Amino acid sequence: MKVAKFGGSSVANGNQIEKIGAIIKSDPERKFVIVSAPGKRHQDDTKMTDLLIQLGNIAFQDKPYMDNLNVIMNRFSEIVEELRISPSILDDIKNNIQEIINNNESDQMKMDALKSIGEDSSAKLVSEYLKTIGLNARYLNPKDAGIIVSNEPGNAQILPESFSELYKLRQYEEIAVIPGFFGFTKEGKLMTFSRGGSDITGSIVAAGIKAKLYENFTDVDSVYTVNPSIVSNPKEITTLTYKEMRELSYAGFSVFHDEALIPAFQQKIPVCIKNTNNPDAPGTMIISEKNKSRKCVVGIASSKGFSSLYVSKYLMNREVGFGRKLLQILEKESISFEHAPSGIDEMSVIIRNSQLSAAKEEVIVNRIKEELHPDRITFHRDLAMIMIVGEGIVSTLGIAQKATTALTDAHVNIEMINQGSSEVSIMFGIQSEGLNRAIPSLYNAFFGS
Ligand SMILES: Nc1ncnc2c1ncn2[C@@H]1O[C@H](COP(=O)(O)OP(=O)(O)O)[C@@H](O)[C@H]1O
Ligand SMILES: N[C@@H](CC(=O)OP(=O)(O)O)C(=O)O
Repeated sequence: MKVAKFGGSSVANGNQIEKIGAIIKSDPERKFVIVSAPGKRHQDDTKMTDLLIQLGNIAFQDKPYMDNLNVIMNRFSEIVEELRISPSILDDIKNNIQEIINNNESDQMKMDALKSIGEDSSAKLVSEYLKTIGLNARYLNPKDAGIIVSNEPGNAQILPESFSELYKLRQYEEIAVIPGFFGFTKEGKLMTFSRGGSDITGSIVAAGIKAKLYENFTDVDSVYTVNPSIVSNPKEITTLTYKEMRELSYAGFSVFHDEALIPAFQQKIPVCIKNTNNPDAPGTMIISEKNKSRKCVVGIASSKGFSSLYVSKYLMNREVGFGRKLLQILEKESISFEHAPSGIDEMSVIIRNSQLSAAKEEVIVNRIKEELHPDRITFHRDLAMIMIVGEGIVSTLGIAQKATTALTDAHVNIEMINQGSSEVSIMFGIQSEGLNRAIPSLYNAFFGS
């Protein structure tokens, strides 16, 4: 049995959903179909999930929301028309939305329920369409499927008891069409995963039913060696390991959610990234072991939006508990950190900007001054991280030198290097403005002809 997950671009309109129909029909082993909410149809379009969030932000403040609701309903209505399926489904979607807006739950719970409408409606539309082309398909709610999650709105984690529940689905006769992106707590409360989390649902279902393959259908032929929006026509990656993909997704390869690998990895289920618009292309296989003939560096990922908190104090190395106290101050403000490179008298902590409002920055700086008495403390916003990834990278001579030469050639100053903490990557911190020079230069150094 295979699990096929289709991302937002694959359910963006009726034409795309017809392609899903052909893909499912072409392989009877594709028994589990996971779908996202309708994504962007073109560059300037808005994803359904963002439309639903905008609706919630307005409606929960008791502001007039009918215009927002109409935009959402028009998108679903277009898809219904294009697929020539029964419009009765539209009334259900509208009623569900209005019921959520008017219920007495907290805004946070209502927002999660609203966000789930995109995936939930998509699954209903896709299953109805699959029936019209003669497939024995059925919508399956994540609660009935057994996707049991933690009580963390917007950031739910899968609970281990889900897997034995999901295993029972192997008996399922029909093709199960399951909405991605959300599950239910043991108490029956709906919780979404973090953004992009339909990939996580696919991986969980694949692990639960012990699928022979998890296919992740998107809008590119493969995972590329660099983000194709930074370097045009980059080389494709044919195979990479779970560990490599996890690092690359974490560091900016948005094609696959970084938390989606673990369930598949634990059950050793291969993952294949494929293109809905070109399903005959072989795609990228994510597997356990590196192919021995493959080059050491597999990809270069990057992302903006980091800050570095730099603290220096003479004899910091002799002060027992300094690092712990610093990290505890961040913990009190509910801030997690990404990296923490340190020297004898210095420590830097790299934080995602999304975690750090100006008010929080002030609180943290004041507390560090009061409690740790540093010689110097600075916040450096506008940092970008670059991750050069490949199994065996740390034990291969010359990788760091090649990278630093490429960065120098691109006139990019290196603010920070972290090599060795991870077995499969070397990380560079640079100023964001240099990213568009750094990546092409690194790409040429590692993958140029
Ligand atoms: N290294 C990479 N290889 C392939 N795609 C990448 C890479 N880095 C970023 N992407 C982007 O990921 C996009 C696909 O992911 P996403 O938008 O989440 O798709 P979906 O709509 O299927 O969920 C691609 O269109 C591409 O722009
Ligand atoms: N629709 C959700 C979940 C998701 O996985 O979407 P996509 O497959 O379009 O990345 C989001 O936008 O976050």
